[in-house]
Amino acid sequence: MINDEIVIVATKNQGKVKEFARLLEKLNKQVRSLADVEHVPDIVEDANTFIENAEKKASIIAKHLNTTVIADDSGLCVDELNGAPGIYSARYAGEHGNDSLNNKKLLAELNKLSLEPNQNGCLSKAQFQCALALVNPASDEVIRVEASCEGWITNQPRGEHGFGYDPLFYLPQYEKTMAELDIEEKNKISHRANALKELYKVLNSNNG
Ligand SMILES: O=P(O)(O)OP(=O)(O)OP(=O)(O)OC[C@H]1O[C@@H](n2cnc3c(O)ncnc32)[C@H](O)[C@@H]1O
Ligand SMILES: [Mg+2]
Repeated sequence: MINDEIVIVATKNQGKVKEFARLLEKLNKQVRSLADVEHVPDIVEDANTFIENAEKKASIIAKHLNTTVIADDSGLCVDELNGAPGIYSARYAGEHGNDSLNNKKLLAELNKLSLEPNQNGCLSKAQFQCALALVNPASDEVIRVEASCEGWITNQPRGEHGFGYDPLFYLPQYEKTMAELDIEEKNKISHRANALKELYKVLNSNNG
C-alpha cells in the first residue's frame, strides 16, 4: 500500500473522503472510496469498539475488491455523557448520518444536565476518536491504529467547514470550533490525521 499510487478508503462519508484525499495528496496518492465501487456489499457496523468496526469495514471491502483497503471508524465521546455518542455517533438521533439532528440531540442531552457553561460557553470536555484498519486480503495482514483529538462541546454551533459534530467541537487553542477551521487546519490536528500518521509509522517500520 505504501508504494501504491491509489489508496482505497472503505467509506461512504464524503467528509472523510475529502480529508483523506487532502492528507494523501501530500504523499502523491489518490483516494478512491465506496462512491467509486459498484455493488458495495452491506456492512453492518455492529461491533462494540471503533477498531473492530473499522476492521470489519476494511475486511469486507478488501475481500470484495481483492485488494488492500483502509477503513475509518470514528466518533465523538463526550465526558459529561459518559462517552456518548461514541460508536453510535453517526446515528445518535436515529437517522444515519443526519448531522443536523445529531448535533441537536447532543445539545439536548447536555442541556438536560443543567451544566454551567465555562468562560468559553462550553459544557463538557470531549474527544474525537478515529480507528483505522488496513487489511491486505492476500496476506491476511491487518494493521490497526487509533488516535484522538481533544476539545470541548460548545452550546452554540459555529462554522461551515467539515462535517458531523465539527460545529459543536470547540478548540480553546484556536478559540474556534472545528467547523471554523478550513480543511488544511483541521488536517493538522484532527483525530483522522493523527491516526493516519500512526498508520504510516507502522507501514514505514514494516518496510524496514
Ligand atoms: O462508516 P462510513 O461509511 O465510513 O461513514 P460514517 O459516517 O457512517 O462513519 P462512522 O460509522 O465512522 O461514524 C462516524 C460519525 O462520527 C462523527 N465524526 C467522525 N469524524 C468526525 C469529524 O472529523 N468531524 C465531525 N464529526 C465526526 C460523524 O457524525 C460521523 O457520521
Ligand atoms: Mg458508518
